[in-house]
Amino acid sequence: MSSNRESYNIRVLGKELYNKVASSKVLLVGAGGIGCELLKNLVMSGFKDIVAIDLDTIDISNLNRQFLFQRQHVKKAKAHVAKESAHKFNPAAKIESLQSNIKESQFSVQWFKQFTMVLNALDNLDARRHVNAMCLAADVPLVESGTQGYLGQAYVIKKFETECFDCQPKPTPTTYPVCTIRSTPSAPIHCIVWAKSFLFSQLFGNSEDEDAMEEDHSEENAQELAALSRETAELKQIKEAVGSADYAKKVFDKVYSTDINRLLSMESMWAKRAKPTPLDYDNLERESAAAETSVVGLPDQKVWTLKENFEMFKNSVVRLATRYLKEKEAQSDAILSFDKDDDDAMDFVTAASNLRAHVFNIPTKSLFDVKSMAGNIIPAIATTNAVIAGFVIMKAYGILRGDIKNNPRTYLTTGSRLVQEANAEPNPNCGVCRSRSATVKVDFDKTTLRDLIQKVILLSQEEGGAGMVEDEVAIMDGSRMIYDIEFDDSVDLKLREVGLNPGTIIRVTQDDGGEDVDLILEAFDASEEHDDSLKLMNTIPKPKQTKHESEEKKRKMDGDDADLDHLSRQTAKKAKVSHQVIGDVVVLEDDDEDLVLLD
Ligand SMILES: Nc1ncnc2c1ncn2[C@@H]1O[C@H](COP(=O)(O)OP(=O)(O)OP(=O)(O)O)[C@@H](O)[C@H]1O
Ligand SMILES: [Zn+2]
Repeated sequence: MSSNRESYNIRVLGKELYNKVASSKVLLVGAGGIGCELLKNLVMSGFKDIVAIDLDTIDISNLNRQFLFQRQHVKKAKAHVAKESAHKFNPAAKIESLQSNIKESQFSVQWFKQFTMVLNALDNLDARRHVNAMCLAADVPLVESGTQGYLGQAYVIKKFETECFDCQPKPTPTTYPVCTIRSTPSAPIHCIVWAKSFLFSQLFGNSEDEDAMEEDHSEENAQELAALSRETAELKQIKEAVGSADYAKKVFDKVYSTDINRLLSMESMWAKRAKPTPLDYDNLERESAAAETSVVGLPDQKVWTLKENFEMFKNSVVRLATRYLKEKEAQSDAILSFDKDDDDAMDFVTAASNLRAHVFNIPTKSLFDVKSMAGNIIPAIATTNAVIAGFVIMKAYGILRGDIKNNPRTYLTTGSRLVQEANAEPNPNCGVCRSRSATVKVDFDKTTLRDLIQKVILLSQEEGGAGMVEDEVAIMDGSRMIYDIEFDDSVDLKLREVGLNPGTIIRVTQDDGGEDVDLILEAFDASEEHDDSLKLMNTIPKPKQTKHESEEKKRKMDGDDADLDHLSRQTAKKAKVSHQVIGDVVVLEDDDEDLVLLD
């Protein structure tokens, strides 16, 4: 059977391409919706050497489309089960499965270099950005893909030949002003974000972060911000009573009565808005008991009554508090994080957001609706994944033919129309793919940041270094700044102490607008002789821009139209002093908007 498949493949692809397919080594990142389709396509179209990585386990909600998984596989590692199932399609294929996060340092640039190509089948920006950067650093072609409902896309990324994943800025995520979420909600989504990102994380997540709302703020809402800070502090105090018999009542009284009464006392806030109405626990308790309201069998797709939401609130607080305490017993710093597939968390967020909606006279929602809004869910369509996974294989053939320029981007657009678009040239201002890069071998427990600066960054270009000027240099690890002339506390620390690990790529930027340099940090091999604390493995490529162009860039950066590089650097500097994370929402101080929630 497999030899039949082989002879068909040879007939379809031709001997030359088939041989390339059969001898290439492919990395598949993600074994979810697109990943399952893709792994099946790979083994059936002649790819024989595949590494599949996925960090997750199988959830029951994956089974409708991730067809390599069945009911008996629920809770098992996606990567391992995908390997077992796909292997049955073509036993001649060698598949290695890894249940890991692709961002782990063991998957270094060196490790990426073993692959002929990498295929992304991911579901988040962060991991996509990381694989993009690693493939650029290792100079390995990447096929990027994604789907959302009926829409999808697949395209090739190759260093210096095509746009990379970060060449075009990505749309910023939806933001909500903190005051809308915390004081003046006007739509169901505001109540859902409050329940999920504020209340849930304050009660069961990590509420120990510094409170960014104590920063300096404009006059007019100082009173409101002070009230918000007080609310948060009081909630922290209530949290001490977690597990006590009246815990749900304490939380309820605070967020649906005390806080609402405090808001009502700020009269100017309600001059042009409908006033909220506090809820009374004892009244609701009586009415609910009289009506014999129960949480048993409450339907997902029907909107619950006020009494049902009340009962569900109490019930889910007890369930979550019990779990929280149990996890804390095992590990003192344990927290619960919101997950749309966690029934306790969904019951809580639905009830808590609906109660808040009652207070503010906003329409309430069914659990089903809350789940799709809280989880930002757009239904995944199996057919879209299958079509896109098919195109990924066509792109892979294009790479093996050596035909990257003529390998178009494919989009599945509205009305199920397929659109092909020529692959664009790299954006000359892209801070990710246009940077110069070099690999530096270091001893993470001996080499200091100063060594790196002196022996690589300030080393002249003639001697193979970056030839930068000390005062102008800043070093970033992702969005985290680790050094600049005003922020040099870590300069004598060992790289490990600075939080750098093998595989980390640090970005060296220059204030004078000169081109950035990426340094890929790798550890010396155990057997490797080295007299020095570091070894620059290749000379750093000279800048592509002339001095004149760099000066022009600096002039632009100092003007109104600061480019993205500059902006992200400024944001990183600012975030260093003024960001906090509540659940998965970042609260950033913003000059115009006071505080914004970034979901
Ligand atoms: N950093 C990462 N390293 C390895 N695998 C990752 C990483 N980030 C995401 N993934 C995997 O990528 C896959 C993406 O698949 P998909 O978009 O179908 O998501 P899903 O989690 O399976 O489905 P849903 O989100 O709809 O429940 C998931 O299996 C996920 O575990
Ligand atoms: Zn780019």
